[in-house]
Amino acid sequence: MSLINQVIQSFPGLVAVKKLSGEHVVVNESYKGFFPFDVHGLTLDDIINKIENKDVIDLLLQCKVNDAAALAEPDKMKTSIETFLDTSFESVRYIMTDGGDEFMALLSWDITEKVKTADKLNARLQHDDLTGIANKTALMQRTFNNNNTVVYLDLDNFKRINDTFGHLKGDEMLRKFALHINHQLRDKDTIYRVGGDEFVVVFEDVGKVKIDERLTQIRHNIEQDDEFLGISFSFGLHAMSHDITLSGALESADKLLYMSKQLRRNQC
Ligand SMILES: Nc1nc2c(ncn2[C@@H]2O[C@H](COP(=O)(O)OP(=O)(O)OP(=O)(O)O)[C@@H](O)[C@H]2O)c(=O)[nH]1
Repeated sequence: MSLINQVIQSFPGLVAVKKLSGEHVVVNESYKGFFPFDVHGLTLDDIINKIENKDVIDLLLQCKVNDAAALAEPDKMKTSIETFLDTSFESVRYIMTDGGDEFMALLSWDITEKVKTADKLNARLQHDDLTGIANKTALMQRTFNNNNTVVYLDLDNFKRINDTFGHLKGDEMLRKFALHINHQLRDKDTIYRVGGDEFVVVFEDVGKVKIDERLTQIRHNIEQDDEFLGISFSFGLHAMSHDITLSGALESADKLLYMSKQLRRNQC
């Protein structure tokens, strides 16, 4: 076996060289392993037409898109990610010339572990350790539509709990507050902890009257919970619309929350 062939065969991933018209001219054993027939001389379209395995077809369709992107910028080495079932491949494609002919070389290697680690890290970055719910990073990264309503909730006089009963008791109350809120949410609503004693709920497809009912129920449950030591919460609400950003909606909800807090203070 020639030296170059040994390099291709011992590459810990997939290697394929195709003519620019798409016919495969060189493939290594790992690449061959995807197909029950010899792919030499065949294009991706030929293979898609011959093959029955839907997962392989899905992989080849991703390859077609990424081949086209590489061909659109022949001067650059293009990097992309393709998935096959639970496996993720990082691929590079570049255009080579040999004897006046042009070819596309594809090198792919398995990055499943790297992707899993990145996913775990990302999940941790979006998670509040104390309460186990999503945090502000998750809120800022999610998408919104006009059927969403954001509600800002904040415990009243929470500092007093910390000062009187200690930080651990305060922590316990924050966890219980998150639970009380969560119990009143449907699967499609989401709760986030966005600060010390501040929480945001994003409601889906539900009007203000129903949201008020949920919040009243949360308040009632907290009042019945002896561990809450008479502490309650204030809230402000803003329905999303196409002309407002999340920050704008949160700011508006926060203003209403502040006004409600002042009102509750004046009533005491
Ligand atoms: N136990 C505990 N306390 C926290 C945590 N994060 C922030 N805090 C405390 O939360 C308190 C928030 O205080 P404030 O912002 O003054 O809120 P408040 O006392 O509820 O006052 P109002 O919001 O005006 O009703 C501070 O005492 C913070 O130290 C946490 O993770 N655990």
